[in-house]
Amino acid sequence: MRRNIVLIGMMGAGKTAIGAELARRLGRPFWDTDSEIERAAAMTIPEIFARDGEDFFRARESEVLSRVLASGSSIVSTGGGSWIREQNRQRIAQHGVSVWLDCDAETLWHRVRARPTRPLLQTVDPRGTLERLLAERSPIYASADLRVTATRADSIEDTTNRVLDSIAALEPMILEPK
Ligand SMILES: Nc1ncnc2c1ncn2[C@@H]1O[C@H](COP(=O)(O)OP(=O)(O)OP(=O)(O)O)[C@@H](O)[C@H]1O
Ligand SMILES: O=C(O)C1=C[C@@H](O)[C@@H](O)[C@H](O)C1
Ligand SMILES: [Mg+2]
Repeated sequence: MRRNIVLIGMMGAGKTAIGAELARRLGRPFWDTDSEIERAAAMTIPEIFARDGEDFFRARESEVLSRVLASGSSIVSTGGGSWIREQNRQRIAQHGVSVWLDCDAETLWHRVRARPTRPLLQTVDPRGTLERLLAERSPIYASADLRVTATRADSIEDTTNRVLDSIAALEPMILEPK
């Protein structure tokens, strides 16, 4: 049954923060695929990228995603690149509703620039890289079931309310207790 709620979108869009709040409000399990990958490997994401490379990370990401979706009615916060792989999109569509947290480049940059935890932004021009990734990925993120804008002006609470409202309008059964 498609009862998982899966948050997708760029790094810094708020997937982890909003996902944790959704899980708290709905009383459902919460999984963050980045954290699960780190836990299983006993390494940080930058360490995994540095030692084993991005392809290895993407393979682990697909495995973790399948595993957490199997639980059936969780809130799943994905990594920024998860939705880009077609096999992940299919798996998510089978097991849940996908919600794109759509965030502008200014907000994303404001949130991610302070933390060196995103290996894809370790370039000479990290802001330019972020903008390029956003432009490349947005048409793919747009194929999610739902799109909720999540910009700097919105609190975590506001954005969480809008995610819940949009799911209620599309598929209210997903929000019902088991
Ligand atoms: N709506 C919001 N209002 C205020 N702060 C927010 C909001 N959403 C996220 N934040 C803050 O922005 C930062 C980045 O958010 P978060 O880590 O949830 O992004 P993410 O989408 O999970 O990124 P990644 O793909 O890199 O894991 C965090 O410090 C978080 O608390
Ligand atoms: O946007 C991306 O491709 C990534 C985002 C993060 O959540 C991590 O999954 C990793 O840093 C890669
Ligand atoms: Mg996250």
